[in-house]
Amino acid sequence: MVDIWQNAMDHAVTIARRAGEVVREALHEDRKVMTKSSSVDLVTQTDQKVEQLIIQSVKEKFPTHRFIGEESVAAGEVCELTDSPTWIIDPIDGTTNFVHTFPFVAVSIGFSVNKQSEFGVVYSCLEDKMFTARRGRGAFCNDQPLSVSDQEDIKQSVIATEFGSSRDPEAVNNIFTSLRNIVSLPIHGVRGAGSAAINLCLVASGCVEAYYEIGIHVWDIAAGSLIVTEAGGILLDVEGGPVDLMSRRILAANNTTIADRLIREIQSFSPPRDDEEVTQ
Ligand SMILES: O=P([O-])([O-])O[C@@H]1[C@H](O)[C@H](O)[C@@H](O)[C@H](O)[C@H]1O
Ligand SMILES: [Mg+2]
Ligand SMILES: [Mg+2]
Repeated sequence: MVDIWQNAMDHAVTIARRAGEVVREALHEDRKVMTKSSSVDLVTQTDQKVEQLIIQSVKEKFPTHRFIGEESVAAGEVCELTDSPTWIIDPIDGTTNFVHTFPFVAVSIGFSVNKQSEFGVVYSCLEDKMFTARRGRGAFCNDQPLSVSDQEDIKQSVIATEFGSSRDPEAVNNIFTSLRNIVSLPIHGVRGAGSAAINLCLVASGCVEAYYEIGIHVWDIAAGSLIVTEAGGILLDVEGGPVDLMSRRILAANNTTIADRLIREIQSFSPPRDDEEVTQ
């Protein structure tokens, strides 16, 4: 059967690799660090340059497609997911890592049609790992198939999460309450790669049982979330119920047993939605 989005996916892999080269080259150059929503929400010229590189090259090949890009939204574009084919781009997921040369930095490209994810590409460019998933066709890392962990016991699990970039005292308090609850179950450990996209790929690879975070954005998770489900994992809202990629909340897990146990321990809160202006 002809796969009408295969061309687009091939292009996403090619451009993610090219973007990764730009990121690698920039890693040891002088980086001018700027801030966005808070003093710890960092951005560099490389984030902006890589996003433009990806958007320009996609526009040349697929002129009717739409985009949601982290740095374009930061520059004032609306964050609206329509039924049109849409590329959802995080040019550097893990900018804080990039700034500090902490070696987990990803280029993340999701692609959605009729609001359904069709493919996801996450290139962990310092590890040179290309994670890919096509809806209904499995998830891969450097062409090797991925599958989630089969662990059902939370006490034998490693869970990934992040502190994110909000330092609002109430949010910080909720994050620490959840973390204390989960660590005290007890679990084997807590990890965080500093990149939501890589954390999702770690769930897909079976290296951690689950990843949750409140405060992420649609571009952080659009690609990695399909990689998780195509590796056999599940996605939920942190209170249970279906995930909403615009809600800034996600729980990705290997199975419902682990997910349900975490939901009981997570103290949830609701940051402003990514599409808030659009839905009002
Ligand atoms: O800003 P960025 O480096 O693209 O993305 C961030 C990373 O994924 C980080 O791990 C997560 O904790 C933040 O919530 C994201 O915003
Ligand atoms: Mg990101
Ligand atoms: Mg980013």
